[in-house]
Amino acid sequence: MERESRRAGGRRERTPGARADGRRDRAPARAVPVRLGQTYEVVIDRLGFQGEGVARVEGFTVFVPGALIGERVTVRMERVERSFARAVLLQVVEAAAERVLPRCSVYAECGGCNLQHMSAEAQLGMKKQTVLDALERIGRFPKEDVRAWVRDVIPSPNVWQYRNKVTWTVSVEDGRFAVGFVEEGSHDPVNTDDCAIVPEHVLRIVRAMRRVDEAVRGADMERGADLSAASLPGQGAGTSTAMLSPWRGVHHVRVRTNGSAEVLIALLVETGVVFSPEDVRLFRNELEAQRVKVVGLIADDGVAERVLFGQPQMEERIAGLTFGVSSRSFMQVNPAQAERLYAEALALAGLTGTQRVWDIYAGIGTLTLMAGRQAGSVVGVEIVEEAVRDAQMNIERNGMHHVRMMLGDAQDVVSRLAEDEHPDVVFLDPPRAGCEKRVLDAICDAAPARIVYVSCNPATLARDLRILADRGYAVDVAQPLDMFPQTSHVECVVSTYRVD
Ligand SMILES: C[S@@+](CC[C@H](N)C(=O)[O-])C[C@H]1O[C@@H](n2cnc3c(N)ncnc32)[C@H](O)[C@@H]1O
Repeated sequence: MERESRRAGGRRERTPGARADGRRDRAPARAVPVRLGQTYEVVIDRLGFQGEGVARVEGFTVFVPGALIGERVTVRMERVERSFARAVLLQVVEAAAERVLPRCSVYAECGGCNLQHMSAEAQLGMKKQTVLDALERIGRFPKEDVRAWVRDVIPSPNVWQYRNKVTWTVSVEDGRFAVGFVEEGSHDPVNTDDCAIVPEHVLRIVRAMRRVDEAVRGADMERGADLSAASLPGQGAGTSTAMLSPWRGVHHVRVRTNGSAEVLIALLVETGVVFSPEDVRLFRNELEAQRVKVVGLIADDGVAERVLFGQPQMEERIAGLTFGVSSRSFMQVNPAQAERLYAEALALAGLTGTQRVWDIYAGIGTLTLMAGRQAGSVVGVEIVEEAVRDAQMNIERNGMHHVRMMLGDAQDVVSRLAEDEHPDVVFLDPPRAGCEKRVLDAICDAAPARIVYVSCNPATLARDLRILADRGYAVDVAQPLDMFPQTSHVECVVSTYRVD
């Protein structure tokens, strides 16, 4: 049968691309109007989801990271695909009013921040637009509803040096020790001790590591160490001076800090790496010389954590409560803004002191305990063992005996939990991938009056809100917050209620 469409006048004609044999003609391949390596001048007409400029060349989409709406820029094509191209910004010919000078010395190479060239106000506008677009396009909610729900983005109290956690990549190659963030689009670390969104006292750790590296290698070279037989974890045998670095076999360094400027340092190492007591002592001395207040130093090979000195946990105060947090546990990276996030989530939940609450994806129990101050009972669900241990200690520490934790995958735990009790309010705060469908289904089956969803990824948030909407949960407010200034990421808390 022919593929047909009916016109108003009743005459039938083939739809474009349909053939008499029912198969579709392939659309003629459109010639790509740009060439790899060539330079073009383009005008940016919108921003993409990651804050990159988007231009059109003869209708063909070109992404230009670092360019702003309205700017005329010269670019060089660095990747050309059938339907889009990616270009490097060479020169801003006409700058937008929102353009500002990036603060960081390695902004051009580092993949950490991508919006330092945009004014603080423009960043907030872009983030609100990201949430609006996601709810409309991915969530398929009507534009007018979305406009009514989404509030202006709450700015962060600090837009620089706000991060309480950083993970650097470490490498020791060709006799050189390199530590830093990974270069955009590669695995190469940008060797730097600069970062505008990390507090200065944290950056001093990199300086201490460098000094230890220089001191140990220098001393060993002076002693004329024989490297020919060296075979070290993560490095193999060889004669490189890198063999002498105490940081061989360390692939990352994860640092947490708190409001008292203390730090908890974890060296993420290959299996079998051991640090000599002299190297540990040397590092400790260098950290002291750099005036870094270290709570603990840990070596973590992915299986077990070994404490090299101090404690495996540090304390942080949030919203009047004290939380212990281990190196492997999750904690919001912008603590001042996290307080606002939790306050918004609690206000939207409308707790009055009696409700039964579930906090799914609970981490170390921050929101769980805060909800505990306003609810009859709270159950937190979390998959990471260390985080659950932290949360249990936090429950004890804060004397909240009507709050309990369950360890396990939310997909399994939620349906088990539903056999015993029915919640009035459920908080969801999943990782970027969003909630598993089974979790959403089990929660909808348990029929709480309200579900408050905290998300760091508008795309998966929109997908999950559509599932909830189809199960009878209507959105009333979507409150974005700037949790990650200088980057295109945006946090959002959304309240939904069961429509009876
Ligand atoms: C975005 S964090 C939120 C944590 C906490 N609500 C907070 O604000 O600190 C997400 C948490 O979900 C946990 N998680 C990830 N997948 C999970 C799963 N399948 N089941 C339970 N918890 C999970 C992670 O370990 C992490 O602690």
